[in-house]
Amino acid sequence: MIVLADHHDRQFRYLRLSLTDVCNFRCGYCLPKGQQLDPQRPALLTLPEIRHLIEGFVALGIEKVRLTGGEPTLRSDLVDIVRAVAAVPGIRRVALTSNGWNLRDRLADLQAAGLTQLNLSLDSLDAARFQAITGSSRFEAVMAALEQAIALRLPILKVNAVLLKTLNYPQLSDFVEFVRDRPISIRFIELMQTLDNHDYFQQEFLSGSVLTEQWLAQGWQPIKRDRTAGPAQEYCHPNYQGKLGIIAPYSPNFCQNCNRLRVTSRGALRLCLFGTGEFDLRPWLQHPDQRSQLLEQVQQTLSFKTAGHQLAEANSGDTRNLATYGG
Ligand SMILES: Nc1nc2c(ncn2[C@@H]2O[C@H](COP(=O)(O)OP(=O)(O)OP(=O)(O)O)[C@@H](O)[C@H]2O)c(=O)[nH]1
Ligand SMILES: C[S@@+](CC[C@H](N)C(=O)[O-])C[C@H]1O[C@@H](n2cnc3c(N)ncnc32)[C@H](O)[C@@H]1O
Ligand code: SF4
Ligand code: SF4
Repeated sequence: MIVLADHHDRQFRYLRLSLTDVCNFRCGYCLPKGQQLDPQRPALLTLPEIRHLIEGFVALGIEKVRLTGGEPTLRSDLVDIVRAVAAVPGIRRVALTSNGWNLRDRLADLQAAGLTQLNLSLDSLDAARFQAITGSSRFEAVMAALEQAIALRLPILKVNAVLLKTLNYPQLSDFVEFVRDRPISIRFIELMQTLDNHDYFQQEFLSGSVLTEQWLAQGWQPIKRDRTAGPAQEYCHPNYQGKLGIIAPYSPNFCQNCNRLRVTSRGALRLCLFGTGEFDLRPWLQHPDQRSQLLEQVQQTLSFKTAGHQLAEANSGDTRNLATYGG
């Protein structure tokens, strides 16, 4: 059995596949300048192309696929995509990251199609603040999706909130209270600098260590992580059903356990979220007979994966925003 590995002793069993780079929200940290999509851009990957892609990556040892974007729920064929990905022998987990705007009524179908985990982005528990951060008035719909996901008992359910110094940190206790009786994990992501969000970053960045110091003082305990764990350090507390977590890309060694590769919505392999360049795989996604060429291309390209990002040096690579590469 092949396992994809790089020169930095890291293994890759997790693929993040962007289904679209288009989004209907305008989160200030992500798309502060709106979307500037190239009118000449290639079409989105089709369902057959996605199937060939996943079959190829499974042959390289990938077991988990996260569907993301842009906003993946904008794809009208989302349920079919989940079903197709889940049906590939060797795929153990199919996850979705979404802003939740139109998710509530589709969740049961997604679960029936094979969705095993959902990460919902929710930057505030207050409707007005939510709108100020995301540019969307769909707070109630997102909350309804979250409550529906809890009711459906999706095997893994997490909430992502970007940590913002003035826009949500002052209301941190709202989130902590939220997990008292709900069995979900709320993860705070350190705001990352992109080419588009310079001013927002200067104003809103706050180190995750501010939160963890408070949590430790309040009796939250770090949960032991294994080497294959995702980027979040989670904390639990005997008086709370849910968990809290931090995703801290600015902390040392964050990239040491990188376990993920990305493919864009137009079929390009992106080795690092904050890297440069991408490698077009689409020519090898047209027919199952091209499998060996696809595998060879991915393995060769992987040798270019760098040890990590250079965000601490304010170098975001060529990443304009995370909507383009799927976060
Ligand atoms: N710098 C960096 N940030 C990442 C990476 N992966 C995830 N993040 C950040 O963490 C956020 C949350 O990621 P999710 O889409 O919830 O996925 P995840 O944390 O890998 O989820 P799990 O599958 O639950 O481990 C992303 O949107 C990014 O902001 C990564 O490889 N590098
Ligand atoms: C790019 S979005 C794509 C999926 C979907 N639109 C959503 O928001 O969940 C994935 C995640 O990236 C996070 N994100 C976007 N830009 C970010 C930034 N500059 N720093 C940290 N996280 C960011 C969002 O909060 C979201 O949780
Ligand atoms: S974070 Fe997600 S929801 Fe917000 S603008 Fe970016 S892609 Fe859209
Ligand atoms: S920044 Fe790049 S190397 Fe670091 S964890 Fe993310 S994708 Fe991996």
